[in-house]
Amino acid sequence: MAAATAITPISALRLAGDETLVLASASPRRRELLVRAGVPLEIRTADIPEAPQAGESPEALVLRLASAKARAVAAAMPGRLVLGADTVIAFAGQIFGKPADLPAARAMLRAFAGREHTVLTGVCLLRDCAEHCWLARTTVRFRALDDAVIDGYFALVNPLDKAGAYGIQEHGEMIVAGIDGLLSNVIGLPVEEVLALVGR
Ligand SMILES: Cc1cn([C@H]2C[C@H](O)[C@@H](COP(=O)(O)OP(=O)(O)OP(=O)(O)O)O2)c(=O)[nH]c1=O
Repeated sequence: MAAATAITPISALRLAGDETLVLASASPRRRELLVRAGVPLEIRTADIPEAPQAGESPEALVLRLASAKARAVAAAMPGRLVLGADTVIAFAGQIFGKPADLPAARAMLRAFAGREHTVLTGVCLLRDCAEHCWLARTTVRFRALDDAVIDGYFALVNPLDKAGAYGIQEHGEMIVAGIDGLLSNVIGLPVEEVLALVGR
């Protein structure tokens, strides 16, 4: 006889009428996306090291980190619905997270200039033993950028707390030519997909 497969009852991942979601993220962008969508939430963060493991794909990385963030917080909050997420950029076979400093940020935007990259967000919803994780993917096309534009952009936007050293929601028109996929995913959370799952 085949071994029984655990199937996540998706109903466990819906928010009850008066329930508050636990957001396992310090990202002000994720909080803002959920609050604007009318999701009541509280924030509990976990300090999870974000370095990729040897040979890890960007897809595997964001799913692993989203799950680790959600699990670390859920461990102390039995019965609660917890959301974890992680966003990176995949470009030219490399993973781009948050830049270490301004020169690294400048190098990222120079690399992306005039080309396309992929923004990947792993998202995990977790309640006790029920867990559902998925991946959102958006293609972003950058304008051709010279150093004057990049420096002008950094004069307006702090790149250091953002994957890929840019925020599409902050003066994105200076650097972005177009996208295919969800804008919310680029900002850090595919909120439309979260709403469908939690029933809001
Ligand atoms: C590409 C891009 C990323 N970002 C942000 C979203 C995320 O906050 C951040 C990616 O870093 P993450 O490590 O995914 O998230 P975080 O460190 O901000 O929060 P936590 O680890 O506590 O969950 O980059 C933008 O705000 N705009 C953009 O256009």
